[in-house]
Parts: sequence; C-alpha cells; structure tokens
Amino acid sequence: MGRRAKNKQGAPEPLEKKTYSTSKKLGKRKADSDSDLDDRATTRPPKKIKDSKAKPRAPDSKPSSKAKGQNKSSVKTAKSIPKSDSDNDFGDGWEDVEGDVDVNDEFSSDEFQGITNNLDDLSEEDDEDYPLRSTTQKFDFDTDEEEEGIQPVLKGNKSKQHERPSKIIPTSSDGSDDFDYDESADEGRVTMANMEARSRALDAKAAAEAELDEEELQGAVARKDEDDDFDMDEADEENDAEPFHLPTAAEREAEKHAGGPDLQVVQRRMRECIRVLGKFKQLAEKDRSRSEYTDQLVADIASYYGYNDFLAEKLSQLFPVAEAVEFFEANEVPRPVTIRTNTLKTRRRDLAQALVNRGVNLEPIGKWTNVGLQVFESSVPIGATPEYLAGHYMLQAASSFLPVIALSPQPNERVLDMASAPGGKTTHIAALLQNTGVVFANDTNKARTKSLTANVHRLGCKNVVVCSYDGREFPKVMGGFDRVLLDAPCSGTGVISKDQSVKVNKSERDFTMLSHLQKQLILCAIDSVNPESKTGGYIVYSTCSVTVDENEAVVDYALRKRPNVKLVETGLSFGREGYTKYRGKIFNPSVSLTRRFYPHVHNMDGFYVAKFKVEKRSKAAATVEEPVTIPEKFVLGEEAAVEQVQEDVGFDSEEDRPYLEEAKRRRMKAKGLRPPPRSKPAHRA
Ligand SMILES: C[S@@+](CC[C@H](N)C(=O)[O-])C[C@H]1O[C@@H](n2cnc3c(N)ncnc32)[C@H](O)[C@@H]1O
Repeated sequence: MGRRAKNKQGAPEPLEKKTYSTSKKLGKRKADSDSDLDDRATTRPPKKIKDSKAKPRAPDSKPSSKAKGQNKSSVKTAKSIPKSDSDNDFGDGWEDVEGDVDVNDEFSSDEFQGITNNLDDLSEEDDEDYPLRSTTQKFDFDTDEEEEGIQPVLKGNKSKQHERPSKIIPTSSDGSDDFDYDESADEGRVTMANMEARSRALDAKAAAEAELDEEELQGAVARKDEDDDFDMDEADEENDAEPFHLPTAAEREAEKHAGGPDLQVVQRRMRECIRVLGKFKQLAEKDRSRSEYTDQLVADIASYYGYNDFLAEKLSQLFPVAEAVEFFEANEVPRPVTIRTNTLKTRRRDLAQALVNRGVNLEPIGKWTNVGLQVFESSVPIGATPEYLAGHYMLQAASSFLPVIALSPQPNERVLDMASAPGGKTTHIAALLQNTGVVFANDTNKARTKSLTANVHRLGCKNVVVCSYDGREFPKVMGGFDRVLLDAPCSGTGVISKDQSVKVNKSERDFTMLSHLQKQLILCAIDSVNPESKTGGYIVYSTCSVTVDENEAVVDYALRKRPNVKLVETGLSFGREGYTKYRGKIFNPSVSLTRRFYPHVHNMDGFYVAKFKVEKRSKAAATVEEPVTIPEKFVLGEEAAVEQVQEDVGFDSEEDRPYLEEAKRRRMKAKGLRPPPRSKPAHRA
C-alpha cells in the first residue's frame, strides 16, 4: 500500500461547486434574485471584443480580453506560474501549446498559444511503471498527518483555478431528487481528483436534461406532470419581481441602436431564458416560440462572453441550455497548471520532492495518470527550475496526456506523431517507449519544429526523429507504423480559456476548411499504419476542439472511407461519449467509443480522443478504396503533389465537393485568376 506523505499540505481549494440548473430546478429557483446581480457584475467575463455594441462595462468589471492583451492567452496562468524565458519561440514558454491552423494561409499553422501539496497518491506502486529509477531523495511518505512548519514558502503566484466567476445560473439548493446519480460525486468542487465521479454524475444529469428538452420539444410532456413539479408559491414569488418580458424583434433592434443592453439586463435575461426554456409551457409568454427564447439566449451569450454570433450559436448547440452557460463560464477561467514527469529522467515522487523543496505547492493530478502533477502555487518560476532545465518534466495541460494514454505505445514500436510540435505528446510517447523503438515527430511548420527539437533534447529522448512534411504526404514519405498519433490542427474551441481570440476569429468557413484538412490527414494517418503490426496497428485522432465537425464528423468520415478501420475503446476511464447523432447527422454507432472532455465537466481543456484499430484490407474493401500511390516526380512541399495525394486518399465523393472547390479557388487565386463563387458545403454536422 502506498505510504502517505508526511509533509502533505492541505488539499488545494477546488473549484466552486456547480450543478446545472435543470428545468425543474429553475422552476423552483429563487436564490438567484437580482440582488445577486451586482456582485456578479463585478466578476463578469470580458465583453465582446469585436462587434460589441453593448453598453460600456461597469468600472469594476473585468476589462475585455483584448484590452488585457489576452490573445497570447494563457496569460492568467502565465502570471500565476512564472516560466522560463528559454522558450521564447513560444512566447510564454508553454511547451504543450496546441496548434491551430490559419486557413487563410494555405493551412500553414498559426501558433496556438495555448496551454499544493497532497502527495498521498504518490504510492510506491507508481514507481513500478518507471523505467528509470533515480536516487530517491529523502522524503517521508509514512504518515497522513500534516506536519506544521515544513510547508514550503509559498507566496504569490497562486493558481487561479478556484477563482471562477460567479455563476449566472446558481447552484440549486433544493436537493437533487430529479436525477438518480451519485450524489457524493457532486459534493464539493471539481478537482482533478474527483473529476471522474463528477463527470459521471454530470453526464447523467446532462442526459436527463437533454431528454427533458427533447420531450418538451415534442410536446410529449403532459401538462399535469409539470404542474405537479411546479411550485406555484415560488413562481408567485418570482412573479413579485418585475415579470420577465422577452424583447420583441423591434425591441431588440432598438436596444442595439441604443448601444446594446445593460450587463445586468443581459445577465437576468440569460437566467430567465434558461428558466423559461426549462418550463416552456408554464413560463413562456403567449405567442412566443421556443426558438425566440433560444435566439435571445445565444445573442446574450455572445454579447456577455464576447463571442461572435456564429461561434456562440455553434458552441451553445453542443449542450442543453443551462449547461451551455456552464461551458462559457468555464472558458473564462484558466485551467489548472499541470506538469508531466519525464520518466526517462526521474520518478514522479522524486520530482515532487525536489519541487516541494523549492517552494512549489503541488499534488498528483488524479488516479488516471501516474506521471501528472498539478501545481497550485510556486515561489519559483516553474518553467525555469533546475529540474525543468534538466528535462525532468514538461509543462503540459492535463488534457494533453489523454491521447498518448489512449495511444499506449509499446517498447520497440515504430510510432508516427503526425502533427507533433512543440512536442508535448512526442516526448510522452518517447518516454512510454522507454527510449526504445522510434518516434517520427513530424510537423509541417518548420519554425515549430525548432522548439520540438529543443524539447526532445531537453527531455533526453533518444528515439525521436524530427521531420517536417505536410502530414498529407504520409505514407508516401514513410509508412508501416505500429501506431500513429494525429493530434490534428484544429479551431481550438476547447482551449478558449488560453486563447480568447478564438471567440471572435473563427468563422463558418474556418470550420469547413479545418474539417477538410482533418479528414485528409486522418486518411493519411490510417494509411500510414501497418495493419500487420504484431503489437499495434492503432491510430489515435485527437483535437483540442469541441465542435462536432472537427471530431465525430471526421471520425465518421474515416470509418466510411476506410472500411478496414474500426473504433476501439480509448482506454480512458472518464470523458463523455462521442455523439452518434447530432443535429440531423447520424454517425456510426461506434462513434460513442470516442471521448469528449470539457472544461466545465472535467476541469481540463476541451478535448476529443478517438482510437482506431487498423485491420488488413479485405479484397472487397481494397476495390472500394484504392491504396495511396506515390505520384511520379513527387516533390516535397509542392502543392501539386499534395493535391495528387488528396485525390489518392479518396477525396472524390459528393460530400468532398465543397472542399475540392475551395482548394481549386485557392489555386486559381494564387495564379491570379478569378475563382468561381463558393457553393455551400454539403457535409456539415
Ligand atoms: C495541436 S498542434 C500539435 C501539438 C502537439 N501534438 C503537441 O502535443 O505538442 C497541431 C500541429 O499541427 C501542425 N500542422 C498543421 N497543419 C499540418 C499538416 N498539414 N501536416 C502536419 N502538421 C500540421 C501545426 O503546425 C501544429 O503544430
């Protein structure tokens, strides 16, 4: 059994408790009176950056993210935990920033800036997993008792993970008899440790809530049932306040002309819209439709949180209305700062000891990883400690561990990391391979491979070959891998807390183009796997985006285009199931094996992970899907070659037409010719 840390520090203050207000609870809610609004206004998130016609913020409210220069965003985190200057390539020194792609620039990637002491879980068993055993520093794990006076000096730099803004939708206080789920999981706040149980509980709630929405939509909920649940006394109490009136189109127009709504008005309206949508029949104004309330809510979300209308709507559609606001709220707060122990150089307990001795307040992330540590406070720059410089750890978002855990590389394997810079996942793979086998770490962006190479060296990875091809050139350049990781370039809608610019700079066209690139890359990744691999034959597809176009739609496309692959369990013990149905699209039922991760549920960046097993092509399948052939006179980096690859991998069906057209438009533009007008993309989830 694991021995306990003698000098364990108190548990960190976790995130505040949150539950989704359900339609039923909202009907009963009274705690969220307008008197609360003043307080909340002081902790409001940034105002809309572009497009903002809303009235100026209250003087004590947070400035807009632009105003605060949050585009290089992990800004808040960066301030909490000082980092090394040695990573100037990446601005703030975070290695595991997520990549984005500038679709206006021929898919050249933008840099995506994006990424206490309870050592109880550092049991001896953990050490079994470590290939390298360094000299253990003296650290007593024998007792649970906290020892006073041996806490490291902790000053400033406190992680802001617990400072989430006040909720628009308050936590319900009326018990939770609406849902049958593990209540204990809902106690306290979301921490890395309780995340799994919380996740399950919230999943159950979300499912129940979605069911309610559906029932309501179909008019299937009998009025009597609702009346039974509805507490008229409380409704009357709510009615004592000024009754809520959903603005008409004319009133909204007038409000816009007057400079946009007042913040408190927006806050109240959001709450009220959610309440009404939860009990539409009782609470809706006469002759007003459900979609009018939804439209108002989305417009208010856009203005309150500073998103463009398109993205606010797109992201809102992912969740039941009350949960959507939780998601937007979570995007206003930095995620916990986490590091990954580099097991090529040290063990987690030794690293923890060394950092504690330097005044770092940390604890293990959770049972699901035996290499992660969550940093709560530090009196030293966490990106410039001697241990950091010696490559004992990687500053890495917890969500970034997931695809590598799913990939589960085995010693001596040949692995391709198709989009790998700056190397957070590459170096993790190299460590799991215990410096055996080989990892081809590829990234199309040469500039980014510099920091990739630097990280590979710093972490002592001797089995990594860095290369820079367009991923769509694989497997022409190289194939036959035991495993392939495609951590795809994406919109970054899962890491908005790190990059607030995503709120306003993503358009419908971006998602269309990204989805197209992702589909091309995933087919190339699949074709790069050796289906006869003795130990592997797997591909993991991941993104730091939460949109269905970039995730389930891509995975479903791959399943349709490559009959020789099937989805398998990711091996991850938590995460929501991937959608099998979404806004009229039906995906392969096995897409439920894929996993979604959300900031408001898992307290980590929004992320998506899918794992495929690649089988041998059957003769029948081979006739459907021609294997990729290497074009003659293939010249790396030549657009013509990439286009040839696009044709080879099978981008020829009707649903690919808009993408092919778009590629043609770009080619024509590049040649100075006038491109034809765009047609509407056919494949949109
Ligand atoms: C999400 S980031 C990868 C992060 C990396 N896996 C890590 O853990 O540090 C996506 C990467 O894809 C790269 N990229 C964009 N388009 C690509 C392409 N066509 N082929 C290969 N890489 C591409 C970007 O340069 C970016 O570094």
